[in-house]
Amino acid sequence: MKNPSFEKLKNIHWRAVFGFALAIFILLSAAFVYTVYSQIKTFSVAQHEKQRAQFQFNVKATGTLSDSVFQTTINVPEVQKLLATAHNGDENAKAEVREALYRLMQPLYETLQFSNVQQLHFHTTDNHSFLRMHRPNLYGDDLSDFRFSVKYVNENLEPFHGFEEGRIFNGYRHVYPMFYQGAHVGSVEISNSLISFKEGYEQIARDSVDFVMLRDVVEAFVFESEQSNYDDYLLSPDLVIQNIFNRVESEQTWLSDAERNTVLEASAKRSKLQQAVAAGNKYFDILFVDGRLYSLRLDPLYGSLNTRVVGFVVSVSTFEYLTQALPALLIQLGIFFIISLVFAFLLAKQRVYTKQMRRLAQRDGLTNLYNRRYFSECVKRVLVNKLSARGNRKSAETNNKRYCFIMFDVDHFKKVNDTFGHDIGDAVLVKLAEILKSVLREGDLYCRWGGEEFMALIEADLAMGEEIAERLRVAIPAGFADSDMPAVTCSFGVVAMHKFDQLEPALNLVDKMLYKAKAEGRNTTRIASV
Ligand SMILES: Nc1nc2c(ncn2[C@@H]2O[C@H](COP(=O)(O)OP(=O)(O)OP(=O)(O)O)[C@@H](O)[C@H]2O)c(=O)[nH]1
Repeated sequence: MKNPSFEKLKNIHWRAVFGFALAIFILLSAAFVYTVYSQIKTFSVAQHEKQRAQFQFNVKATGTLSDSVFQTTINVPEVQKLLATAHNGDENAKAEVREALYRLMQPLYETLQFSNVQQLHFHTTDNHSFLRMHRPNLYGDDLSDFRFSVKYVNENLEPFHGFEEGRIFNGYRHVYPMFYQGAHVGSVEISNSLISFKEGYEQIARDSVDFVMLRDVVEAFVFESEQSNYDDYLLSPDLVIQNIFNRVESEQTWLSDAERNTVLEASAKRSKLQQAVAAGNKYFDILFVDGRLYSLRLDPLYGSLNTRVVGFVVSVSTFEYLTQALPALLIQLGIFFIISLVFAFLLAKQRVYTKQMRRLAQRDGLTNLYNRRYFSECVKRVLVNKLSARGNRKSAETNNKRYCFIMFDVDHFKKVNDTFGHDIGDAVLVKLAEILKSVLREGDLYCRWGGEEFMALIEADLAMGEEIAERLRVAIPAGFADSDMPAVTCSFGVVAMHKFDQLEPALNLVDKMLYKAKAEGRNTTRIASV
């Protein structure tokens, strides 16, 4: 005996189940990954915003420090007087003042360097470099065309704080006007090195941070002799970085240089990033490199009194917590897969069950022919369609198509059962169904009407209906000839329908015709029309 539940499993299309499970899994996973990604992105963007705000605070704090250095040690009568002498004197006087000022400022500059002040730079009132403490031999050049902060201070006679490109370095600058006895005699810049900002930023943000410049800005404004201070930057051919950054060992430990470089190289391949660099736009991205997640952010650096982008602050962060959470996420995906599989399996089982139920409702269990109920439904549907197609004219003669019912019944079937047993009787009915199938056409409707009775609806006029019934009548005993079963004959009734709304009368009449065939000797056909 076959195990029925195993039989049911055999009916399941396993490839379809796996395909469907995979589709559900992909859908669920995509939604899940998208949710995780959105959360990471939101979190990361917020984190970066916070870091940038803290960094801006840092920049402001160094401005305050520069203010106090300026007020306490530079904007003093001795320096003011020296600048006034240079302002009013000839080249010789200027040279003498420059030397004296250099000597005077030297101890202060050395001390300031410990506080990461890189530039202490005096300018004349007409925006020429007067003394660079970091390059004392480089002076006299006109700064008007690119050091807009110096020009601004000398024109407006008020301090300036902000980022600006320069002829040697770039950085956050603090420029102050200088006066002697109320007269404007020049200006001075106290600027912190970008290294201090890098270190500060990295401490605050636990990021790796680079201050990078646009190559064309550096090529246009930095002294030829100072251009070697800049190296290519991995992220984009349009960017360069002061090589001083490479010489200073970074203090941060959470992201190695090699790792950061890998992230930069991976990001460099993204055309969106290159577009952002070219357009001077903000950029944010999340990358999965070598099994770890990173975020990369570019913030434009505005120079020249905030009029244009001259570079970017590039920060790279890792997501440690996500790397740690990865196994849990993978387990979750695994659970999704199992759920998808179970769901697809249950659905497939349900489909098989529904199919079986439909089959049971429509077919006869022994012969697998349609049962009487389903046959009647189909007949009604066919006739209703014909009726509506004909505009309710109810006439079967309006086109040449007519329908015939053929009903037949096994002669003396009781005897077969009584003589050979019920199982053989069953086998005879199955064989009859086979013969019926082989004689009738695909489009014909037929069923086991009940017991040993069969019914067919065929598209034919009465003559054709009779011919088909006769064909069947002859085919039946012939079909049994080469089987072990007892040969049987059948009696036939045939009724042609002239009107499609005459279903009940037609069925009654075909039953009568069959009875007539039985009464008039069996193994014969009797015909009529309604
Ligand atoms: N084996 C089997 N017999 C069935 C089935 N359905 C009905 N029968 C039998 O078919 C026989 C029908 O007998 P009757 O209605 O007397 O008709 P008959 O013996 O064929 O005689 P006529 O129709 O007058 O030629 C009965 O014995 C039923 O039990 C079935 O599914 N399997």
